Amino acid sequence: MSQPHRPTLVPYPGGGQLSAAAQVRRLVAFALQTGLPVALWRLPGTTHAQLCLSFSAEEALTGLPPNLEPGAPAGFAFFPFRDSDHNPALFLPANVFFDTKHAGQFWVNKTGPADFRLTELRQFLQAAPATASLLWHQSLQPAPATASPAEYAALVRRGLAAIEQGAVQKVVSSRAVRRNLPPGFDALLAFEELQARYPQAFVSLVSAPGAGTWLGATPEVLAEVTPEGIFRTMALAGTQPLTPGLTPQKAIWRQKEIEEQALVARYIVSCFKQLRLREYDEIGPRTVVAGELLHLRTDFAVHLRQVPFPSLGTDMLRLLHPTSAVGGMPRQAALDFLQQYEGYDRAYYSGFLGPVNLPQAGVARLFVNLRCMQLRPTEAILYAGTGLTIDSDPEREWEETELKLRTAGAVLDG
Ligand SMILES: C=C(O[C@H]1C=CC=C(C(=O)O)[C@@H]1O)C(=O)O
Repeated sequence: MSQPHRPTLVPYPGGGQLSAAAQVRRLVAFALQTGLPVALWRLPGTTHAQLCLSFSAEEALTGLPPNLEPGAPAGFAFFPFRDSDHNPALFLPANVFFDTKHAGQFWVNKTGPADFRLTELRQFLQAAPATASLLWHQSLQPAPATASPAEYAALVRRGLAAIEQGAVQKVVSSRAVRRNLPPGFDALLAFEELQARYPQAFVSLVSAPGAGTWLGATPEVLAEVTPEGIFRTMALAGTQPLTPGLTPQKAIWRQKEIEEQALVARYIVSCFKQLRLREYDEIGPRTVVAGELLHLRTDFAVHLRQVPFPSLGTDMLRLLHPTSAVGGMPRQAALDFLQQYEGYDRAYYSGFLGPVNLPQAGVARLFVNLRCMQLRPTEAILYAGTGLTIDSDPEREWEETELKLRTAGAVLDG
């Protein structure tokens, strides 16, 4: 079990001469060379990246969704869409926490048996060559099957038939795409590029034994507890391209998208009801920009200082994942449909990820892992899905996945 967060600030060995990016690169190089998991992320609306490194790959294996309460362990959650031996649920204990805003130092959390790693890390950072090549962790799973337009249309038609038969109201079908990495591709530079392109996204780069290496820029909050003591979640669904001249104020939505998003919002309300919580704020739906796309979004907030419900974040997380924005409604029927017909392993796409009690206790930022890719030695696997409702058209749904694939795929364009 990971320890609670009692961090000590230590100077970065030899850090004075190095840029923040070079300091990140060395910390990542250490993790990769020693077989340890590492996560890098940039929160929406901020300009500094943060890093969490664990001193034990085994300790990162966790069966249960993370506890979001202030006394719970600090670390980085990385959960698959569906928990399995192939795609283990991970919680990376924050043995080292680094923030590019405070370069030149990092926080260390006492680790017990793995304490020797700190000495190793110090020695490595002191001596590391500036241009160490990075051998990112690889998933042991084969590359997933990719659907042709005809195969994807057949999946969509199956989904529509399931909706017509009343087995589901909504199901979110998805597919994977394989793309070669451009020559000289550098995941850390791609992580920086995503930050620059999508200032309002949660940008992440996670590399862990067993899970492989994942890069993405997601617009969707799953569960947040802010420093001000506010629990937040959102219902995000409905997609249209942000074409030149279009603004969120001018966007017009079809009944299909309105209904698709309303189902997600209703599901969130039903979770609050299940917890017998009535005091929540609901704003929306509003049109929001996510990269080159527009979505419909309803924001939900609960003021935890006014509604004393210390386990709300933890409880909601367990009820929300996987949300109807990535699975469907009713939840179990939609998940069963996907298991049977989707035809590939989503792995960590449409799972969730983010820091918990990091950097400070009582703050958690978990996002749905959308607009992401899995990095392999010579190729990237990209993923995208679309919510199907009774009015869906197979060709349009294919086009929509193409648009979504462009968000993360932009860093492969060379
Ligand atoms: C499933 C994805 O997006 C979800 C989030 C926003 C809009 C969606 C939609 O319009 O279908 C999806 O529910 C994805 O990006 O792969």
